[in-house]
Amino acid sequence: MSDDAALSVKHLWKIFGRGADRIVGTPDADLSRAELKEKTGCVVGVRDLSFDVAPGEVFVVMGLSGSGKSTLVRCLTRLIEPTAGEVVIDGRDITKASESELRDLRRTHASMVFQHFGLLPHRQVIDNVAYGLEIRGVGRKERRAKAEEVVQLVGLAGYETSYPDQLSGGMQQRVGLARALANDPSLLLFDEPFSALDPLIRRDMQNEVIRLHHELGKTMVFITHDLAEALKLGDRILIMRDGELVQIGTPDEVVGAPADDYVRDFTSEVPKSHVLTLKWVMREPRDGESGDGPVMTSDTIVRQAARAALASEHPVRVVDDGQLVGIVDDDAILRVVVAEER
Ligand SMILES: Nc1ncnc2c1ncn2[C@@H]1O[C@H](COP(=O)(O)OP(=O)(O)OP(=O)(O)O)[C@@H](O)[C@H]1O
Repeated sequence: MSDDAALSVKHLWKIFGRGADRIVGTPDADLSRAELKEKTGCVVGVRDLSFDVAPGEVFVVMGLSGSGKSTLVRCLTRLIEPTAGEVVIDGRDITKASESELRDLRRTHASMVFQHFGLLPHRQVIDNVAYGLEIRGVGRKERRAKAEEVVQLVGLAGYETSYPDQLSGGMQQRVGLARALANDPSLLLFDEPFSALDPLIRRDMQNEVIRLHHELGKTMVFITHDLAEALKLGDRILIMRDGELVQIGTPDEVVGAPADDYVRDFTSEVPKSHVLTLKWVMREPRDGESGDGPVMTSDTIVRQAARAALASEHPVRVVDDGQLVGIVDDDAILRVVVAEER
């Protein structure tokens, strides 16, 4: 467990129901979700989850409906009270924070973007964006200036005086994003923010998140049930099932080495050449092998490598830090690319 994590979650549990706080630490905690429900009437939302998120990382939590994603993200700022475990944000243990410290945390350190935007209908865009600053007591001039800045940042310039119901769903979600950014939080939490949007708008918003991340470098925890979204946005992905962690890995790890059939099922439809890197298709170099092939690093995406690899008469030489670490033959590239067309 590293000390410089932006977010550190340790043995986090959430069990719903009467007597839930008497279960962790007893043999009942080892029961499956269904068995525990049967025996005690309690439902496991999150089971003994531990992970760290590095500063500036985009960390995606994904799983099917009911896997515990929303419960997890709400436990992070104690919108839902965890049953056991620790959540440390910027070095502060949230589970020990007082009510007023929690309010401060939610306003200034960890802002949340929800699926349902929760905008104030009688306030203009600019005032919705500035609302968080207003309740923090920031002066009018200063909060206006900050709100103007983030409205620009999310591409809403010109709509400052519009009311929420005059905006499309995608634009309303931009207001939600601007509202979260106005607080200048170190951590942004997204709870399925784009699930209700049309596919094209959804893609725009995903690109917006990527752009904002490049510009601002903020740590993000992003909840989704959509693997394509997870692969597109995540530096790492945590996959949940029945409240439990099934796998944590980079997109290429999750697709290249799924932890079990559940993950394999999820990833079976993914266009692998878009995600897998040469690391997953290279083989050991052989003695006396030709040194004439194109040189690429092991983190090159297969699809990006394909054209140059196939055009060359010699296999690709995979070189990291000046060291030859592997060889990629045309066959290996084709196996990945052709598998997608079946
Ligand atoms: N207040 C509650 N009381 C009892 N059980 C709950 C409560 N909230 C959630 N649960 C249960 O906890 C489990 C996890 O729910 P959660 O909403 O976190 O899943 P999810 O992955 O976010 O699903 P979805 O995408 O459908 O929101 C589910 O079995 C759910 O029924």
